[in-house]
Amino acid sequence: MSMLVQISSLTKRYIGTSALSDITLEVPEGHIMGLLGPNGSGKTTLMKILAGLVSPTSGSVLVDGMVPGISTKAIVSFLPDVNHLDRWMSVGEAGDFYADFYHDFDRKRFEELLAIMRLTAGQKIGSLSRGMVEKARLSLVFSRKARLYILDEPFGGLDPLARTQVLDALVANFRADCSMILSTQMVADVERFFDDVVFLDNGRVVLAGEAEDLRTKRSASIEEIYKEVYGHVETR
Ligand SMILES: Nc1ncnc2c1ncn2[C@@H]1O[C@H](COP(=O)(O)OP(=O)(O)OP(=O)(O)O)[C@@H](O)[C@H]1O
Repeated sequence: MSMLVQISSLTKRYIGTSALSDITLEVPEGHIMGLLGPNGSGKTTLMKILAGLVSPTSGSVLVDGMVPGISTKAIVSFLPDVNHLDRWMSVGEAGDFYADFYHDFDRKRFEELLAIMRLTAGQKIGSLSRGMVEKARLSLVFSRKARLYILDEPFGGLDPLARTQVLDALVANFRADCSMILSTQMVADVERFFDDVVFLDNGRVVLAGEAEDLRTKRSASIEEIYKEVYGHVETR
């Protein structure tokens, strides 16, 4: 199995905080990895390092054999945890912006996704509800024919039905030559999509493995394992 992401002994320190300590993990091509953990456990830091937005303090990180930087940004489609779209833009203009910026942006796919999300190109970002902005952001990110999709808490504002409809639509088009890393607190709704799961706590990997393996070995769902690992941390 070919590994799209290879992380070895990765550490990230900020002044006064160790955000990640000695992380080693791999993401195989074609897999969806759930990155789970309570607030402050290091999920966003790890995703930003993979997206080439934050530099590691030490250790090695490779995406498709390359150190994160300009060349990996061309193959990584990242959805940050906060809205990255300007309010004055229309949904269509946001698509134009992506098309200018990313060579792998597929306009036809964008139109299809907008239709699935029940959005139109003329709507202004500033006039959309929080859930609709989230759908616009997901449409943009998944209109890229990227090798690696990194989604940091992608379901803020989406109601439970929309969450599964949107994920079903995105996963239906998931290609065998790409991978996805997804962080979420909505473990119960999303766990059926995970091939692999990594549990982070305090910047360290406390449990990792194939989702099906973990379920079988522990006779529990990933949500139940989450509760065991972190003590009864509430999952929505
Ligand atoms: N720019 C920064 N400067 C200093 N410390 C930071 C910075 N970014 C993150 N941290 C610290 O690193 C640790 C990990 O933060 P991170 O945002 O990666 O966690 P997270 O798991 O994504 O949390 P959440 O679920 O709340 O989004 C925290 O202790 C946080 O305070």
